[in-house]
Amino acid sequence: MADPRVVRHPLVDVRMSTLRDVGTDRPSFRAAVRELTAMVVYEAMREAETAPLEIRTPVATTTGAVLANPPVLVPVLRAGLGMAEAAHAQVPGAIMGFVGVARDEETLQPTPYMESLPGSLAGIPVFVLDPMLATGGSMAYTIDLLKARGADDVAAVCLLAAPEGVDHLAATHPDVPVYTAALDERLNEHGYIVPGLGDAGDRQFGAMP
Ligand SMILES: O=P(O)(O)OC[C@H]1O[C@H](OP(=O)(O)OP(=O)(O)O)[C@H](O)[C@@H]1O
Ligand SMILES: O=c1cc[nH]c(=O)[nH]1
Ligand SMILES: [Mg+2]
Repeated sequence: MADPRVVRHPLVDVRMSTLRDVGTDRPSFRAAVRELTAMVVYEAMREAETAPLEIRTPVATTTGAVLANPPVLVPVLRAGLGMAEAAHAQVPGAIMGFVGVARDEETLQPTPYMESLPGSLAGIPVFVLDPMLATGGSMAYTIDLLKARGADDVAAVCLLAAPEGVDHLAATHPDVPVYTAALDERLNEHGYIVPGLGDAGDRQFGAMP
């Protein structure tokens, strides 16, 4: 399997348990999504370049830092929407784009229904926000859209990944690193991550009628 960057921390494990627990209610699930997103984005930004900035403290002047090239944030609707606010809080100046993709539950193929993205993404880091990397089809499709706009520095920011999705992404977009809060065992016959957490969109926003 390709090498995803799994964030290892006790606070991550505790929140991941909240997501996995079938008894977690929707507000608590959404809160854990936000908290985990902050932690994974923090890790994904570890190598981000900063530029020096002269600042004045109440005592003296000193050299501070600003992000040299903040990432564009692209949540994948619906489930990625729950990550958007927390990621934006980490990088308040970030531009945000949006992609809507629903997986066909029979074929497991991504079915796009919306896209709102900056026209050119060349030279700009892009973080794709989607809590679930299962077969990897939705993420690979989203990255295709971004690369069609010139994106050359894309990272997948997830909360839970399956080995199958990590491998699919490594095969289709080998230049794209995967950051995740956990890596699970496998997919089941319905394409759900095992042990997983169920449907991340439904658990945040309710099941579609
Ligand atoms: O890796 P894949 O096999 O493509 O599966 C992962 C996709 O499935 C979920 O979305 P879903 O299609 O359930 O849409 P939703 O967010 O509207 O619930 C999830 O948020 C990913 O986008
Ligand atoms: O386990 C899974 C797989 C795809 N999408 C989800 O929301 N959960
Ligand atoms: Mg869903």
